[in-house]
Amino acid sequence: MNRIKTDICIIGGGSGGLSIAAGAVQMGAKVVLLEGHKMGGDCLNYGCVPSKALIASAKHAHAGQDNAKYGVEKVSPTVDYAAAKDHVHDVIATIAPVDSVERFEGLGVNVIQEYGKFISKTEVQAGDTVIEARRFVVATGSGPLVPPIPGLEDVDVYTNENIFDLRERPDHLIIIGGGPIGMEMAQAHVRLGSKVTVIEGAKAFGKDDPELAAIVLENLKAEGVEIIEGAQAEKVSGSKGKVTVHTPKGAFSGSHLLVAVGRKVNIDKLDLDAGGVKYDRGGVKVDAGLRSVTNKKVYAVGDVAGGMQFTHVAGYHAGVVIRSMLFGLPSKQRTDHIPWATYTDPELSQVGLTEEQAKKKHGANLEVVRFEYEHNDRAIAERKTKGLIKVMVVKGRPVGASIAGYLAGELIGMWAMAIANKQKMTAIANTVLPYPTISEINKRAAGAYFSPRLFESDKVKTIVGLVQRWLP
Ligand SMILES: Cc1cc2nc3c(=O)[nH]c(=O)nc-3n(C[C@H](O)[C@H](O)[C@H](O)COP(=O)(O)OP(=O)(O)OC[C@H]3O[C@@H](n4cnc5c(N)ncnc54)[C@H](O)[C@@H]3O)c2cc1C
Ligand SMILES: NC(=O)c1ccc[n+]([C@@H]2O[C@H](COP(=O)([O-])OP(=O)(O)OC[C@H]3O[C@@H](n4cnc5c(N)ncnc54)[C@H](O)[C@@H]3O)[C@@H](O)[C@H]2O)c1
Repeated sequence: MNRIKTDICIIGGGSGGLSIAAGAVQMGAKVVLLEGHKMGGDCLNYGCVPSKALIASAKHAHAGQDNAKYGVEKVSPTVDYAAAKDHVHDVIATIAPVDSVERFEGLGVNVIQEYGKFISKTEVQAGDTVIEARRFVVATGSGPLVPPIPGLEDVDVYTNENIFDLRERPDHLIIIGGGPIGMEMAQAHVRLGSKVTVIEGAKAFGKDDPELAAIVLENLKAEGVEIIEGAQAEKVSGSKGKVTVHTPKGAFSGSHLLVAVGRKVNIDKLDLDAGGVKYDRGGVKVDAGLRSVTNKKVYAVGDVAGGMQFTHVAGYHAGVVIRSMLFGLPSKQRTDHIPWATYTDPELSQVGLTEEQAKKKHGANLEVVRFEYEHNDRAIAERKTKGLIKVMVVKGRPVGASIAGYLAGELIGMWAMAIANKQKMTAIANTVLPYPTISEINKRAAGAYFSPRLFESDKVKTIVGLVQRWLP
């Protein structure tokens, strides 16, 4: 058995682990990184990157459908599904060098391509190497949850781990789960020429504001995605090329089945008990500084830390733990300023509190301002007028923003910045934006907050009247 002593041992080379490895080694720490499977983790290989690449193919396949509105002949292009998958893998390969063993070794990280497991509170074993570290970071991410639905074991099941390798276009894709994975894949596939049925046990986009989710769902349905809500999958049956999902709302048959019902954290291989690290089904139990509640040498970041499961959250976690591990400074994570976006068309995005959450928390102090895309000149020119922004404001400061519409994932950035920096609505209102841009929607939402205060105020009218009498 080899033995290594190091400052920091990171278990998992995905979004969170790689961010910490790159940051820590470049600031002078000795770093060992363990990755048992593919460098880059879920985001690069089975998640964000392939899904957004497939969505890009689907967008091009769909683009010609709306041509007539712009005075251009409508076209229905022939889709080569296998070639779209080639595009997906080419995109992965283009980004992969940034996450590669070579790059990290070049930075000075000792990369060991093995799974790691705790053998004591201060040691982790990876293959035939034992790593003794002053600090450990568990960054092992999550994988698809495949629930014990009777019959599921008898049919071919696709998840995010193998759908991007499928090369024959599904005639009829049945998707169990109407969360972000299910809905992004539903629209991508319908645009690439598959028939698609989404079976959702509760509400599709259940974590988002229902009024905004409805805008996106309406468009998905208009494009041909069949969405059955309140239909918990209870049983699956099938034979080659035919799968049937049985629900209280009826049975739905198709040619392929994608299961997208949430995530299961990757902790099975870690032997967390040996490391004295408390955990449950949601992940490692951590304090506000992302430190294990039972072993202070151990931190957890990203999906396995039991909170929001996004790449940018894993990256944010990296900053939180680096501050603590490298500089010994107090460091706590915040969650009130974390945005997310779902890359359907139109997009759906959120930061901070939804209207419902804000009402519960702030009661009568809450003001909700709204602005519809149909009043934005650029949206009119682009014919992207279906959309809405809602901003939740308490005492002049935004506490949440929800957007459904064209480029919603980009627009949310301004509100994420305002909330992260505890800025007031004036920060948005005072910003001059180029005309005509979609981002003026943000400014108009801020304007909707100030308009009644300026234009419907007797006090303002009285002051203006008096000043006008005095002015030469
Ligand atoms: C289809 C899909 C689309 C998504 N789209 C988006 C998106 O658009 N935007 C967004 O922000 N997020 C998106 N996500 C979520 C995002 O992929 C995850 O939140 C992110 O990858 C989490 O990073 P992580 O570092 O926690 O884990 P991962 O990236 O999963 O990395 C964990 C790594 O640890 C390794 N590992 C596991 N156990 C061990 C062990 N014992 N020893 C050594 N190595 C181990 C794994 O092999 C893996 O490489 C998407 C997810 C999916 C599934
Ligand atoms: N754009 C993005 O940022 C993006 C994209 C994809 C995934 N992700 C991340 O990945 C996570 C997982 O996504 P997801 O869509 O798998 O999970 P999810 O938990 O968000 O949604 C799963 C859905 O499946 C439904 N469901 C569960 N069991 C069911 C059953 N038996 N029958 C019918 N419906 C059932 C749930 O009601 C829920 O609506 C997300 O929460 C997000 O953090 C992010």
